[in-house]
Amino acid sequence: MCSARADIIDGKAFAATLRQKVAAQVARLKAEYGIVPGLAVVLVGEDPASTVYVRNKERMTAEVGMNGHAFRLPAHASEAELLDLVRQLNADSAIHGILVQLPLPAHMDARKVINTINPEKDVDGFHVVNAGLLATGQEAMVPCTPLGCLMLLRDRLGSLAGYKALVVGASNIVGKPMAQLLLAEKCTVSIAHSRTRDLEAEVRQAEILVVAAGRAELIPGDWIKPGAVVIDVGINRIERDGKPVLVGDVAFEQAVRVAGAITPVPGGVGPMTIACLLANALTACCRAVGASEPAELVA
Ligand SMILES: Nc1nc(=O)c2c([nH]1)NC[C@@H]1CN(c3ccc(C(=O)N[C@@H](CCC(=O)O)C(=O)O)cc3)C=[N+]21
Ligand SMILES: [Mg+2]
Repeated sequence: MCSARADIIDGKAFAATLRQKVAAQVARLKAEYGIVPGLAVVLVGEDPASTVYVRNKERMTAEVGMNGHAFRLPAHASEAELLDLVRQLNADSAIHGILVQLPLPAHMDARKVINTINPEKDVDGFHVVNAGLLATGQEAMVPCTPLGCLMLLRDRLGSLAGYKALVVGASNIVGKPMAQLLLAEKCTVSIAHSRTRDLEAEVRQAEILVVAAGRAELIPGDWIKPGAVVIDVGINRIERDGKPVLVGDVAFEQAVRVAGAITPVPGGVGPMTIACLLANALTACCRAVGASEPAELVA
């Protein structure tokens, strides 16, 4: 075996640069149109992880010069109350982007809530209209995590045309839109999921491997094709040697000896997700006021 180590894809640094570009465009919108992008983040209940994410989003929204609007509903709020809030935000011309933090309490129908958001303000890209626009190659709001993964892949590889890509995980929020984006880039795309018969055989062929399975270290390093570009979307809190640690869906220490490049956890895809949320809010605002969209920020 060779002892070369993969290049570490620094999502944290890439995201910081992306946020600076967003900030510059926010300043341009303000100067040229007198408009400040407004991003509404709705949190229902007090899930500790969600509370941390929402706080981070609020801080970064302010840092790029956007107006952040936080809405907190109690865990026992009714679905009707949440739908009313979403409709109010839809009607508010100062709000260009709306994010309803998931998961929602079990007594709410998350699909109904998401599909009530005006698709043009749906900065998560989860609305069925945006999913359909993406799947048919039309201008959409693109889900933030797959968009961030795509930016990292393009930065690493340039044109993705012709690459054999495998997406592990078929969720509506990561796996499926990721596969659509890779297809649009002219990759040969496969999607693996919990019923895939021989995951190892699929992984071994992948030149681009995106893993969003939500299972700690599901992919051992020795399955990975030498030189592959590995994007690890997983964020799993586990205990190792009695200590809580954060690991991805890929066994990083093994994979780093085989892959050509790999994202770390933390510091890889996670920061890109938030930066792309801000980029999407900027995009939504540009579309709302008829301003040109900065090319490097859109899919
Ligand atoms: N409507 C909606 N949209 C979302 O985009 C959404 C959501 N709901 N619910 C929760 C998940 C999770 N999520 C993350 C964003 C950033 C990091 C992130 O920045 N992680 C850092 C730090 C990780 C840590 O220390 O916890 C990293 O990976 O380096 C993680 C997770 C967005 N989500
Ligand atoms: Mg190398």
